[in-house]
Amino acid sequence: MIVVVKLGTSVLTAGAQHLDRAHMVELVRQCALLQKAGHKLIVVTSGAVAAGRELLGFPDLPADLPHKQMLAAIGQGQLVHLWQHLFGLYGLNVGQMLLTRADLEDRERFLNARDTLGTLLSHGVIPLINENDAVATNEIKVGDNDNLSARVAILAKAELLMLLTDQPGLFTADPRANPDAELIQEVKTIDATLHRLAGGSVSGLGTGGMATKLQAADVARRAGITVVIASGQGPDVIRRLVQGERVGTRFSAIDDPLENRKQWILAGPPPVGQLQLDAGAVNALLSKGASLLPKGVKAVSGQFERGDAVKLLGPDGNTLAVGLCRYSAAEMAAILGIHSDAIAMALGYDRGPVVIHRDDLVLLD
Ligand SMILES: Nc1ncnc2c1ncn2[C@@H]1O[C@H](COP(=O)(O)OP(=O)(O)O)[C@@H](O)[C@H]1O
Ligand SMILES: N[C@@H](CCC(=O)OP(=O)(O)O)C(=O)O
Repeated sequence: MIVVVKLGTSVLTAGAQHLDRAHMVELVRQCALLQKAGHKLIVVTSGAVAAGRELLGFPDLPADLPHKQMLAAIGQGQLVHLWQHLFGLYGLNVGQMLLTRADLEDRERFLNARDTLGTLLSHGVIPLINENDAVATNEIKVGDNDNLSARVAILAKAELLMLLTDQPGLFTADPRANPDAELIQEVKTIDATLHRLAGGSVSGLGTGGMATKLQAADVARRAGITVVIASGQGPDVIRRLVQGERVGTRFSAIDDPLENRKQWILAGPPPVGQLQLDAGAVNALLSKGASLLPKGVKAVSGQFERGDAVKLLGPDGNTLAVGLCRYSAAEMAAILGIHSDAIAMALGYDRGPVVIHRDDLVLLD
């Protein structure tokens, strides 16, 4: 089985300021056992910023992006060196891959990254993945390792994604603030109510809290990957999860996973525009599996170019789907509501009768 193990800063530091080396050895022991049993493990490791801060002796620094990038640049080498040493004790090699959103958005770079990951796995090397924080500006970063790990799981066609953190799973409210909160053992649908339960990170160490874990779970399970949020401190947690034990919060994979291209659309660039559809278009998309024609588009917003991802909204404002639009925002403004035969007349050229082809469209439930 291909398994992605995401280790949050909260796990690697155990709530303290510095990396918890003793616990890292324990995590490596579990990974090594599974690897020797024939599984393929990929480790998405946070902790670069924490390692950088530790090395500098915890200086008071502004929490702005350049200073975080500095800490990550200092800490990443330390972090990987430590992992390399610990996996080496078990005779295992590691291979570092630092990614940004830009590497996963571009189809060619996505395929290159997929090949490298596949080659590492086929040689029994443990890929160690983190965001390339040193170069990741707001425009090109995924922003958190929960979402990054979901994309990595898709890249590797993993069966299981473990989001290991400092809580036993997703609770009905943040257990730090609500002692009565209860653990949710199984999630079947990720809806607005669930998103409301999932708060941010309050420890000052992690990024995103449960909110980003839920986003990651949503993306991964649509691609047919089972996701579990569990405590990284739990005894033998990695081995127990691989062996199918019920630990933490489990999100079962959606039975009918999206095909590759659609997985990429969902995991790739965030939508930069919106198309508002009329009721007829919504019906054609949802019940007939049709492509979107300009006639069914009532309004357009946002700045997008040809090929960019856009959200499709129903008459009530709900987001129904995400798709890659074959016309830019300016072109859409000129052709919305018209018959496809009239596109050439309106624009002076024609990029085909459909605005979003059904192969480029992902319906959201
Ligand atoms: N509903 C919830 N259930 C569990 N934890 C929650 C919830 N809402 C917010 N949290 C917070 O999410 C934190 C874990 O996320 P985060 O700090 O980003 O850790 P990591 O470094 O593991 O990604 C927990 O410490 C907890 O305070
Ligand atoms: N890339 C950053 C971690 C970003 C992040 O998502 O952190 P976390 O929420 O602890 O998994 C680092 O290595 O410090």
